[in-house]
Amino acid sequence: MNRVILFVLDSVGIGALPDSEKFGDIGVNTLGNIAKSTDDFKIPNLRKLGIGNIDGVDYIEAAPSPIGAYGRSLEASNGKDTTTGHWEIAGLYIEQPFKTYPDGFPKYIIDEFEAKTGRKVLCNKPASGTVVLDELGEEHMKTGNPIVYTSADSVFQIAAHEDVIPLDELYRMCQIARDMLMGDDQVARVIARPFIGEPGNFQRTSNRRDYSIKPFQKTVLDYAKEAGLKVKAVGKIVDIYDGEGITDDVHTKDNMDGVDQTLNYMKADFEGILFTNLVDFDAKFGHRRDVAGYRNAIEEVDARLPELMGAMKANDLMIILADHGNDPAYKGTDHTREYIPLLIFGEQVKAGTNIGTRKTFADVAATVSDILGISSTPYGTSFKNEILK
Ligand SMILES: O=P(O)(O)O[C@H]1O[C@H](CO)[C@@H](O)[C@H]1O
Ligand SMILES: [Mn+2]
Ligand SMILES: [Mn+2]
Repeated sequence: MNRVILFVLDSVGIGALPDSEKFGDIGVNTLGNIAKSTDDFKIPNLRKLGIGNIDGVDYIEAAPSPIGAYGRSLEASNGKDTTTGHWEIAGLYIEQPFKTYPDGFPKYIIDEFEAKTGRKVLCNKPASGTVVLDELGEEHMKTGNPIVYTSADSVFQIAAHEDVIPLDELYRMCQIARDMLMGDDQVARVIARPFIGEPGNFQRTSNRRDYSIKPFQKTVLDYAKEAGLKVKAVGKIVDIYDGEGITDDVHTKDNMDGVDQTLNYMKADFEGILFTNLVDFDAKFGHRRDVAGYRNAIEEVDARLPELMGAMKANDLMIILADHGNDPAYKGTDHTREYIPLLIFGEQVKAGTNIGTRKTFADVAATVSDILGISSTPYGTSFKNEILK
């Protein structure tokens, strides 16, 4: 096999981890609560692959003979954010959680940011990115002051209207914050959150950009690139690794564009890794606690799986997975600590293999290394021999 496609459905968790209570999450289940919200959940393709056959997924009818291999994984790292999830998928273990700012950023950070950007800051507290626009968007438009907010994640987010602070200036401000927020004041990500529209009708745009810290160790992506293979990234993947180990990348407008760009990269003949993140599940529906919207988004992507499966070449292996949960039926607006699904598909895959419950997402990286014949990180156990014919 010479090409692995990692297809991340951002935040599509499948049930609470044994330690979810420590993360404030009791009885959470992103996919489960969506499935239970309707008696007509249309995910025929995920079902055929075996999503209902995964251990613990008793809320979706199992397929009599699934066409994929399937399993689930615990998150070993101490966190439930996107960076932690993706870095673990790529073979790392994050013991020390990234620093969060539940009371907003200390005054000396805000002072320095204001001095360096020449603009005063609005907000400076944890907030939902859409609610904060309703609260402060108008004032931002009047004053030109950016809205700086955080969340339960390690993030410094800057929201600004595209007509008030032009995109290139917003991106420059993010870079200023990125350079400041290292070391003791580290955040995992600085995020540009541009929006358009009028008071009462603001919309965030796809010009969002994530400025991540670099992975602190080599990932499977670095090993693939060093071996001369391609590592093509779709959506915010390139940002999550700060470009490390990526050879080509494309940002996306939305989930459907993410599928299109994945198909586009699949057409080319290359060896290595194709790594996609579909973020709408999380950003548009999970954090918004929109069960019906989340359900539609899953059905929409499910309907496009036959195209992706049809575009696969003989030497391709696809793994559909997630990076954490974001149960739209749970209280609050934060991610939820959950198992992720692993659905594995390809001509060379032994259909119907149950790979059980993996102890770390890094098993994915170990498997990718094994399949591509490249170095692996110190974490994870390959399941290659279990899934290939
Ligand atoms: O509420 P919005 O702006 O969507 O922010 C959410 O998105 C951030 C990054 O994924 C999370 O930390 C959460 O705060
Ligand atoms: Mn995520
Ligand atoms: Mn999120």
